[in-house]
Amino acid sequence: MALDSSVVTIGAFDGVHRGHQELLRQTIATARRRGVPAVVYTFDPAPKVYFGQAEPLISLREKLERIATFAPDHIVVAGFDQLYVRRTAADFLAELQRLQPREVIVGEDFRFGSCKGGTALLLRQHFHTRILPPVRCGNGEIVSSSRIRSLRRSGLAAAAAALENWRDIVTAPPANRSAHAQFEVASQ
Ligand SMILES: Cc1cc2nc3c(=O)[nH]c(=O)nc-3n(C[C@H](O)[C@H](O)[C@H](O)COP(=O)(O)O)c2cc1C
Ligand SMILES: Nc1ncnc2c1ncn2[C@@H]1O[C@H](COP(=O)(O)OP(=O)(O)OP(=O)(O)O)[C@@H](O)[C@H]1O
Repeated sequence: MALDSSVVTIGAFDGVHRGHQELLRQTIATARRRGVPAVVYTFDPAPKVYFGQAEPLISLREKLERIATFAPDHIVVAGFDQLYVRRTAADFLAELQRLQPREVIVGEDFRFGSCKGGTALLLRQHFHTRILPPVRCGNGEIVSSSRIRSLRRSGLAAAAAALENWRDIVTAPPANRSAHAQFEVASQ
């Protein structure tokens, strides 16, 4: 996909938890303010799932439904496979350039490119990049997909669900929710 302007957020977004939700809210709000399309760039399967390091928290369908409630203009789904994984950080930056981002919004721990060679700071050398501080839960722990997986494994389903915080979002979707985000599959 190519665009002549955008605000982009990137990640696996497994579970679309409270940290991801903050990224999505800021991305969509910034895009609206700038009057350009909001793009959510995600991977399927999540890289950790592809590498056999994790079980997915939710299906792709569920992930897309959850992301769509934030009303981005485009959701790009990159098929994360043996071909895609060979892309270097530079390849990924070139792919991102096709979206002509006015701003890229990620969390501090964002990594991209083969062997996780790219960091949020590298992204900042190429694009206007906003790096969000981590969203934490009540006890100060950083909310993450890994933490939710670990809570679920320990049988703490209610605590895991609290970090996903999903039911609240579904019953109170953003007021500017649009009917349909446009789904794209990234070209290989
Ligand atoms: C082109 C590309 C190649 C990647 N290669 C690897 C890899 O070799 N090893 C790895 O653990 N993760 C790899 N990743 C996954 C990233 O480190 C990261 O998990 C992914 O971009 C999702 O970011 P997030 O985990 O912050 O959501 C790659 C990501 C991209 C975009
Ligand atoms: N708690 C958080 N606060 C702010 N941003 C976050 C948080 N968790 C993840 N992000 C950001 O969201 C994007 C997607 O991250 P990712 O899908 O890797 O989530 P994760 O919870 O860190 O996953 P995992 O635990 O499996 O590594 C990245 O830009 C990441 O930096």
